[in-house]
Amino acid sequence: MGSITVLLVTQVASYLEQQLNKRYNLFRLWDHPQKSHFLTQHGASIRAVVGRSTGGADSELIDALPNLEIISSSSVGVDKIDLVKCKEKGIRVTNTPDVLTDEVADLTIGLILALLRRICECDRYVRSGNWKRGGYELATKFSGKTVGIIGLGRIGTAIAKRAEEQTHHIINREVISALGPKGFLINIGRGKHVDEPELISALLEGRLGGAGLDVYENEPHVPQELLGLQNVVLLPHVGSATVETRTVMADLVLGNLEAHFLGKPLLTPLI
Ligand SMILES: O=CC(=O)O
Repeated sequence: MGSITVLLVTQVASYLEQQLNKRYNLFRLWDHPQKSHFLTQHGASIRAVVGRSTGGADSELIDALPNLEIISSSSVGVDKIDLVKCKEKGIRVTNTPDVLTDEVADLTIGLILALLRRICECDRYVRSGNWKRGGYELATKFSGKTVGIIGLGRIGTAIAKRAEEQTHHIINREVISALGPKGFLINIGRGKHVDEPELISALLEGRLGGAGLDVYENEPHVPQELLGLQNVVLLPHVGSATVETRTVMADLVLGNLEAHFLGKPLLTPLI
């Protein structure tokens, strides 16, 4: 497969990059600051794109790759890929569903506990030496609390495909007000699901109890106002980021590419 040219559009786990490099003629987009010059020179040779949650293929990139056959994303989310255009052009798209479910669910529970039991605050309290002045303030019990989950399961995905963008700012002022000063918001999906300015005002004004966030509207930018708040726990989009899970995801990306180029059925096709 060394004669097949693959374009890596964003940094991925080093295992995945090494394996791609071994098997294919690999270009890394970020090695070419003059993107349009690079695409004019090499665009026609590229038959596959590999990306993840930080980068995919928009309409402009797809147009610059006239012989593109497949986009294989090392992520469950494919919001950085123009799926409509892929469908029109007959470009196959794969992602890495299921294999990261446990990892993301584990971290969600971690985020809930960190937020409600104030684990990060307690850690800062001990490190700062303040414990000597007295015990820390009381936290909130998690067991027995009602948890509302808004997400894209199999049915939700089917609905979302039929009604694009229905999830944009689904967590708005109304939902935040319904959670109230004793409620907590956890976002482990995509930043754009939450109206971030509304979330910030609610936190600043005490209209929401707290927030645990792994994703933001404009990553890697995290609004300054959030950084100063004690009642938020902030993670850098690491839902599936363990060595074990990222390796399984990488193998799925590689498996999809191999199946495609051998003319076999894709392992996890989206389109
Ligand atoms: O954000 C991570 C993913 O979509 O897998």
